[in-house]
Amino acid sequence: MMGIAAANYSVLSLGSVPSVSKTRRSSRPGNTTASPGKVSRERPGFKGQNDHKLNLEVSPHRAVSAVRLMRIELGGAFADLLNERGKGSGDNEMGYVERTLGFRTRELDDRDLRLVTDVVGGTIRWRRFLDHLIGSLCHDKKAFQSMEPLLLQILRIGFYEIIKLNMPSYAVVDENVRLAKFALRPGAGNMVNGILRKLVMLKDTNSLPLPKVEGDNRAQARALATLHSHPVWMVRRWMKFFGQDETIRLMTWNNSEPSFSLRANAAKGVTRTDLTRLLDELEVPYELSSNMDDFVRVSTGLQIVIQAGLLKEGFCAVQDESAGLVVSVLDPQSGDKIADCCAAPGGKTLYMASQLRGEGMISAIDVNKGRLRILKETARSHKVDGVITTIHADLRIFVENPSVKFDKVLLDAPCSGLGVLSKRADLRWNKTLEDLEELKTLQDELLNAASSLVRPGGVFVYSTCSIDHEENEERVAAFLLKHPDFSIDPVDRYVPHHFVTEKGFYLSNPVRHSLDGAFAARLVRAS
Ligand SMILES: C[S@@+](CC[C@H](N)C(=O)[O-])C[C@H]1O[C@@H](n2cnc3c(N)ncnc32)[C@H](O)[C@@H]1O
Repeated sequence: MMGIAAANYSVLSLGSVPSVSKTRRSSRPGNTTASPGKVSRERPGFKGQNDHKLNLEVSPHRAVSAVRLMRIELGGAFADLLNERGKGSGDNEMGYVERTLGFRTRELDDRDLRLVTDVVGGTIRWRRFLDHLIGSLCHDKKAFQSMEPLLLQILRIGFYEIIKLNMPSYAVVDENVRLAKFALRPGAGNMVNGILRKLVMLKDTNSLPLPKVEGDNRAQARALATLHSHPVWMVRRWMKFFGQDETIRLMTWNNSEPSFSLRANAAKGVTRTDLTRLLDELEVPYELSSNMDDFVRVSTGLQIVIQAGLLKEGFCAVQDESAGLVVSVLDPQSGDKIADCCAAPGGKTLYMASQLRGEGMISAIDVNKGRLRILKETARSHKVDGVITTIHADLRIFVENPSVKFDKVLLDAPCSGLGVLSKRADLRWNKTLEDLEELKTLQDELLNAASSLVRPGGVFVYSTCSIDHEENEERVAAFLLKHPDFSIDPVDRYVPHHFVTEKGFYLSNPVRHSLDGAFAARLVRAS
């Protein structure tokens, strides 16, 4: 196939850990790809008669990014649109491109793939900011509001590449104009040309139309929300609770490139030293975690780790340290009987299971069957399936007939995810203040249900990946009011002191700890 020169070579020899083989894509595609403009064509930009849908003039990363952005933004509506255009070619990314744009581009190489990740993630994160600029540069508001979706995505990509990626302007203008011309029509190309050129001129003269942070709280929040590309309600909420400076730092963190942590899987006999040896062989740079002995941080090269099969083989897991620290708060010990009440897809279940060292058991309960299936499969590859039983149930119904009580119960509750916005680029746009209110009710119900599984003298941990005190401290306070047989067990014996709050809870704060946000309260039930 064009574009991928696959070379199999084995890497990694490592004591008790089996070696894995890695299929790596060459950094550039095989030279079978003709360069744009050099092929004989029936129509401008399209190759040969037999291959008339292959367009070599449009850059692959932009075509794929535009289509991915359409899929993300339009969701179900986009799937319907594709179905209308026929089946059969949507089985891979280029199939989607063909069905959406009417042509294929050459296959993506590694560099294109990295660009797609950057451009799609960045364009989603910066959507509000980009739309403000696009709207300001359109000749009237209506033109922006009624803009067709694909044209809008192409403009967002162009704006993001020029303003945030600082790519050479002339190339960005040229390439996005071509994409608009081929995917839509010549007039769309002309429009993209006009708006992008205007943007370049304003950027070069340092006169971008940016809002000023002034006026009352509401006006300042609106301006900051545009400048840092977040929903206004979030900014207002954070300004109220954290103040303006911390809110800006938090938004800056949310807009930065996320790094990832890997956890060495002790259940397979993999130590952190083994893991770093594997990463050295793969030439993936890493940093040792100072918070947890079995974690390393990786800012680039996750794709290489995936392609080498380290995750599939269960040598390690992608897990943020902030999530690992929640498990430290529960402190699983060999022989423990544990209930993991909202377990799927199982990040914390697997880590807890690896600490049981084959003795004890975990009941992993979740209402989502598909996610539970993932948990089950991963448990097998991580060699911890012997201590995990999955239970598909709504926790609130499951506890109506409790047959057993547990030594330790973890409730990793569904939450707003406001602590993980750097990793989940689209999450900020999918949440509303109303969602938060609904979640609080669900969290109270689940707290109530999960607590009934704790044996007298047992441990109950409530956790979220949110930094919102209403989902965290306030839920715990409301629970304790109704359950006087539970009390707070301060977490200072379980996590480094800089994560411990005044009340004895665990809180990881992106601004302070450069990790995802997470919260956990450790409660004990009276004997
Ligand atoms: C934050 S996620 C859990 C993440 C998981 N603990 C991990 O570390 O991978 C919350 C989970 O709660 C589950 N959930 C939501 N409502 C539930 C309910 N009523 N009963 C059981 N599980 C529920 C969701 O399906 C989701 O998988």
